Amino acid sequence: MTLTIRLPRITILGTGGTIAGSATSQTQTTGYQPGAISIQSLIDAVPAIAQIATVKGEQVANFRSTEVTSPILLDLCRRARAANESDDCDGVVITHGTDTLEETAFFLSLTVPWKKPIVFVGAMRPATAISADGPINLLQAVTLAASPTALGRGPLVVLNDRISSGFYITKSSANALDTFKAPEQGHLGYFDNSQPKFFYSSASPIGLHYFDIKDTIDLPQVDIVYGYQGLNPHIITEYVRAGAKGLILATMGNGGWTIAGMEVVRQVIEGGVIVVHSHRSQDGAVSSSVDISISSGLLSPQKSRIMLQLALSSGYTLEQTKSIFEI
Ligand SMILES: NC(=O)C[C@H](N)C(=O)O
Repeated sequence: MTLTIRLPRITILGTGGTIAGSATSQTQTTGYQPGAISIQSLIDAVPAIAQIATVKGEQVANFRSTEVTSPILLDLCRRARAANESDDCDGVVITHGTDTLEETAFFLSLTVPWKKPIVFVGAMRPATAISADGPINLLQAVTLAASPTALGRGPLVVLNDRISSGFYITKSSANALDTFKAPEQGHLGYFDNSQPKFFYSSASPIGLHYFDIKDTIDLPQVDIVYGYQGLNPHIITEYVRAGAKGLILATMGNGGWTIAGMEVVRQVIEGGVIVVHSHRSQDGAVSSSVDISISSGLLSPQKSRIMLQLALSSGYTLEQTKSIFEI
């Protein structure tokens, strides 16, 4: 009697980025076109994937990750939720540009129940480069999405032989291959001979908040204002005039903003805009506040922005919003 073993079925959602990038020569590693190669061509370039899983590629977009918008995030969320519910899919891989991968991974961490594996993967060298990192990253991402060890861990990120948390990860270098880091929380695991190994059993981050956004079609505008010496205090009013319903301040240190700037912040808060104090330093937290603004805790400005968009779109009050940031 022959026993047929069914391979795990993995859906690969292609969104572009350097992993799908094409340059004019093998040595060109900057100034190339990101999002030039189709998801099917990326899959076909790694025949070893067929030994691990039965994969289905879906082209969601094909561009540099700077072009990701709220409707695209919502589309990815719908597709990932559908995979979670489907009997025909065991896991999802999302190919993504690294520039804003941390935002999409954080968004899905808050909006898709932590059930089947969702694995983000990117590359730092275009597909046409000598020693392109995309093919092995893609192979490892599919291997991880097909592995029961990835179950219940929420969105994960694979790059440079590392497995990281989609909730905590950040891009630390504009150029280096080992760009994804979570200096304070660390990596979750690594690949040994392309097999995933975890350091810890599954756990969810303290403060993980789930938003049910099934019927949402767009998210409100939230902008980030960067703090620096000599800050123009009125820039904030311009953001509000341009439609911002919420603002994230990338503050100096632990909540630092200029005295003149704080005057304007108070005025926009009184006008109904929700303001979150985050930090421009990569690590650390902004401590809980006692006044009418909100502190981001550990969350970076770009992640705070996503969380505030979700809170606003869910109709949270100021107190509810404060409670999900200030845990
Ligand atoms: N390494 C990358 O993927 C960067 C690329 N520019 C992007 O789409 O984000």
